Amino acid sequence: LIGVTVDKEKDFSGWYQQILTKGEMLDYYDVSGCYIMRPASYAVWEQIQKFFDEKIKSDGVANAYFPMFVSSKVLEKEKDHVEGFAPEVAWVTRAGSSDLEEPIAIRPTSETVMYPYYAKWIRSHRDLPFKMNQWNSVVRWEFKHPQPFLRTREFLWQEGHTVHLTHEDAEGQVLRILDWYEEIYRELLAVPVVKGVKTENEKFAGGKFTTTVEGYIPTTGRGIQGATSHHLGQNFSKMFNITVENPEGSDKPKIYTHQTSWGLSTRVIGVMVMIHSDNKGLVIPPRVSQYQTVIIPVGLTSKTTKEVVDNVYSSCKDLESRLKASGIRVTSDYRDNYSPGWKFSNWELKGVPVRLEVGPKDLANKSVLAVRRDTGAKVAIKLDELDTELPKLLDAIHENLYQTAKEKFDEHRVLVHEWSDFVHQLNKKNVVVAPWCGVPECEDEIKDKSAKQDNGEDFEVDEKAPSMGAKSLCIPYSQPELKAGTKCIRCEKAAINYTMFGRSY
Ligand SMILES: O=C1CCCN[C@@H]1CCCn1cnc2ccccc2c1=O
Repeated sequence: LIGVTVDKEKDFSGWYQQILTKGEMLDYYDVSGCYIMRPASYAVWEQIQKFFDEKIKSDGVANAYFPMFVSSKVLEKEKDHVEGFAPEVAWVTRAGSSDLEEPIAIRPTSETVMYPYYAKWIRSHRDLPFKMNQWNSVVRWEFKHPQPFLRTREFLWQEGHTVHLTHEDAEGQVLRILDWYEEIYRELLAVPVVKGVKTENEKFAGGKFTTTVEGYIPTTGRGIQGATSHHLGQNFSKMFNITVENPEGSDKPKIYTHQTSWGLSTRVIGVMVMIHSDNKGLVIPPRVSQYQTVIIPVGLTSKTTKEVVDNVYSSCKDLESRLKASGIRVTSDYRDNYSPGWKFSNWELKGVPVRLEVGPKDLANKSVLAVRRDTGAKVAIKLDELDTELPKLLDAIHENLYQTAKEKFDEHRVLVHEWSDFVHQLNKKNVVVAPWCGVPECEDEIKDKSAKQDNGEDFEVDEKAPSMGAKSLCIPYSQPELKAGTKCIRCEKAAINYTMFGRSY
């Protein structure tokens, strides 16, 4: 095994692929666009599931499981917005050697699977609010260039679907979920995100409005959608007839319910890796890392007496069980066919937040040497203080990863008021916050006119790379003050808000 041979700044996608495979997070699979999630990445997903499942259960959401197959009749029920997605739908047309009577779709999302049963199960306003979630996988047969975790033909996610008596109750649900999405990014993945609302062009067409958490990848200067929480209004309840009798009396007209849906996927793992990892390999935030600490015996040579060797190994084993008992996810590397130096590189490649070097000298001082993966800093910690000092060190690593990423995002999110500056800032790997008129055609124009180099030339088209046109990422909830008379960045109409634009994934 050799280390990372590609530089993050020079060949970002090559670097990304290499640290994922060499860091044992993922392996490539023989079906294009599909990847194997190995334990190191699945452990990250499990931590996210644990956190988020506890939150939604505290909010009265019940988990359920619906079939992955959707009949074409049912899928097409939502004709208006499914048509835009139709090319991505995967279909089962045959079983064994016989063709199916009717092709059956594999769920790309579960609205059409779930909502006919919502209509059947929800009769009275006393059944509301009705809240369900699925932890499952969905299939979207995309033809754009696949990227591990970021764009895959099958991915794991959760999809929450709730039903409410009022618009306001549904809105509260949408925003509560959005806050928890931000918390997953900030508190677990150490990734800063901007919360906001999608523009009409970018929102989920089947809904009323879409809220989102938007991330930023410094290496490419691109924004990335982190997760979405939609207010569906009464669009789906009218389509699927999800109604309740009017609480004010049966003589009043029945009420079409107000709904929400929200999803966060394994894309979050790609975002985390792209932001924190470096040229030595993965850097995994401590709260989601499969192992938070790895114990490595050091200072043992062929001259070391058996007694000293045995003492080092037994001390390591005691340490390992003590740390496990205090809730630290710890592993150890006793392989006698690799040198400590080789092991240091190997565990750095895997991104384990803290390495503990244990040798005869350390033990003589009743201490171990802790080495941080984020900064490489070394600090001797007294053996009997490890239980309290190690959790503090792990939190310090989390904080450092978050603050470093936040400074970069803040530094590369620039306020722009002149169109001439807009493209220039994009070309400096920035996302741009600019006054905007809110007109969809203007947004299209911004996308077309921003795929330019500073000299006005188009970029050479690289079919593998995502587009160089700037999309609207969101209308941030935290808005700069919009002074009267402010003009739209592009079309000179009056601006109605500040919108964040950027090249994106
Ligand atoms: O985002 C979410 C959150 C989770 C529940 N679903 C919503 C909206 C999904 C939008 N969508 C996205 N891709 C699709 C692909 C094929 C067919 C339909 C769709 C589709 O409706």
